[in-house]
Amino acid sequence: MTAKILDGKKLSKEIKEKIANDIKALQKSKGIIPGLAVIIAGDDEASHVYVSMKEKACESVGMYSKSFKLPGTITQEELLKIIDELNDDEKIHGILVQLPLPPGIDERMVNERILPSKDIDGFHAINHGRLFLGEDSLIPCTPKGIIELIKYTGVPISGKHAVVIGRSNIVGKPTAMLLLRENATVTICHSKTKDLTSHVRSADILVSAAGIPNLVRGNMVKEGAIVIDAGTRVVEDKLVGDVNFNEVEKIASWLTPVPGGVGPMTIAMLLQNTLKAAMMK
Ligand SMILES: Nc1nc(=O)c2c([nH]1)NC[C@@H]1CN(c3ccc(C(=O)N[C@@H](CCC(=O)O)C(=O)O)cc3)C=[N+]21
Repeated sequence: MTAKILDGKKLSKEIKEKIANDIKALQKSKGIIPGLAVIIAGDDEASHVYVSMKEKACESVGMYSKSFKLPGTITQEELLKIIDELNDDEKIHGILVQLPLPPGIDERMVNERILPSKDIDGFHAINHGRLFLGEDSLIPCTPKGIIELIKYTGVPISGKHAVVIGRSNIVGKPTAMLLLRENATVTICHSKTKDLTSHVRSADILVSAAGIPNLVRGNMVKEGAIVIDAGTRVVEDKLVGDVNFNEVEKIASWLTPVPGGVGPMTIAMLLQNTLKAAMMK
């Protein structure tokens, strides 16, 4: 079997076109232009690249965006004050604080300060909790994008065995919760898992979000599985995922590339969440 490529770039383009239309309609009917504020602190080069990608994406769909590029020496107090102002700003419907934050700043405290209704990353405890309860909420962008990719294959999720590698609060855990909501039987594997291969081998749907290049080899994957590679690591100036693409391509039915898979979907979902937040007003 040769896997079909699950093209996140193409799907994200389709989604962005729909968002652009919905924004026009929202502007016409209610006079609202969705607005996203992005806060970045420090001068990490990769983080700045991501932020400029987000700015461009906003522009491409007709969304308002405002960036705050702050020095790495900013205090937690100052950062919280900016969030308070954005919480009160009528033009802003979504607030994103780019992670990681400089040392000494409490990430949880910062995320909890964003109004849950403007938390388009879905990182506030209220939104995590609503996801856990199966209630309507703002869902973290990467997990949401992963589910969209799986649904795009047309293969039903219900009743399948889904294995998620990684248990971070921003990818692994919410992805597992979303798969459960879709009626998959879900296994979460992590760094303390004994015999990773035995779990992975039985996965109809495999999502790897470990950040370990070459973690998933061809001989670990079940014939015909859907494989989503949510790993991102820069190796010799190149972006690489967790999956050995050439090996797994021969075994899986569908496979996401890196780059061009989960990454572009994350940005499309960020726009979708901001639109949703603007529509909830
Ligand atoms: N509060 C917060 N929210 C985030 O959503 C968030 C964050 N902090 N911190 C950093 C990570 C990283 N992230 C990516 C988004 C898009 C691509 C993406 O589009 N990547 C392209 C290519 C990029 C390249 O070539 O370098 C791709 O995979 O094809 C990657 C990574 C969002 N993050």
